[in-house]
Amino acid sequence: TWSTRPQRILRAVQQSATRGDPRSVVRAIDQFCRHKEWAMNVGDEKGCILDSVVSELNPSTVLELGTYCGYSTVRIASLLPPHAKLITLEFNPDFAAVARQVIAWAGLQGKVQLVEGASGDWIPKMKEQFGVKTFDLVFLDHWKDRYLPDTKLMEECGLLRKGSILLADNVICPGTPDYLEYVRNSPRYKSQYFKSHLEYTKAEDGLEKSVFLG
Ligand SMILES: Cc1ccc(Cc2cc(O)c(O)c(C(=O)NC/C=C/[C@H]3O[C@@H](n4cnc5c(N)ncnc54)[C@H](O)[C@@H]3O)c2)cc1
Ligand SMILES: [Mg+2]
Repeated sequence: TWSTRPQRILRAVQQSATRGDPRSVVRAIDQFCRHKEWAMNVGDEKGCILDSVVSELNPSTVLELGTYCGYSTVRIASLLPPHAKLITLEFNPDFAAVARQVIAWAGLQGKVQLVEGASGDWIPKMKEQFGVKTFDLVFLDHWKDRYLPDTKLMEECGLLRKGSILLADNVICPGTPDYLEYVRNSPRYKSQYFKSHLEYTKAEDGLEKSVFLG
């Protein structure tokens, strides 16, 4: 009770994972969340779908919305080619502090730029602040009612190019109905649902992969 759940997740990583070994960090968090305390990481089942999308795309620039403890940050960054960059946005300073240490334990701090702040504030500043032209992949896993406004904001800011991929967690549980309706009906996206389960449970959930058509 003295610590927060993210701090207990970090302790599990430091006690069970090998420094510099991203897969052991991922395994340590999954073990802890499956057997000790549930937490809202994308998890091992949906994580495999995430891994396959990243590996197939081989992206140079990735944006993650909602770092939390850095679980999906580590999964994605561990699969990136040498000069690729992952920018991850987190507005809760306590979560950001834990995520930095998890990412460092995995030895991936050189590939990851964790930016503390709100997506709505930072998306318009991506080009000028980080020299980003467009993102090859965006992983959406933050507040579910922000998926649609942030997607429209990324379009408006010219951060998506023909072929950019949006991969969204939790499109069933908790659910993102307005976002799903948009990407599935807009002529500017080709969307595909990957059925899975809510992390560490038997409830249905899934990832929606949407290609921006320009
Ligand atoms: C009913 C019900 C409840 C919960 C679940 C289970 C369940 C399962 C899941 O996989 C989930 O992803 C979630 C979920 O709620 N995720 C929200 C995740 C937020 C993180 O992102 C951060 N953040 C939120 N908005 C922003 C923002 N604009 N800019 C920057 N960071 C932001 C926060 O600081 C958190 O670090 C919930 C299932 C069903
Ligand atoms: Mg999620």
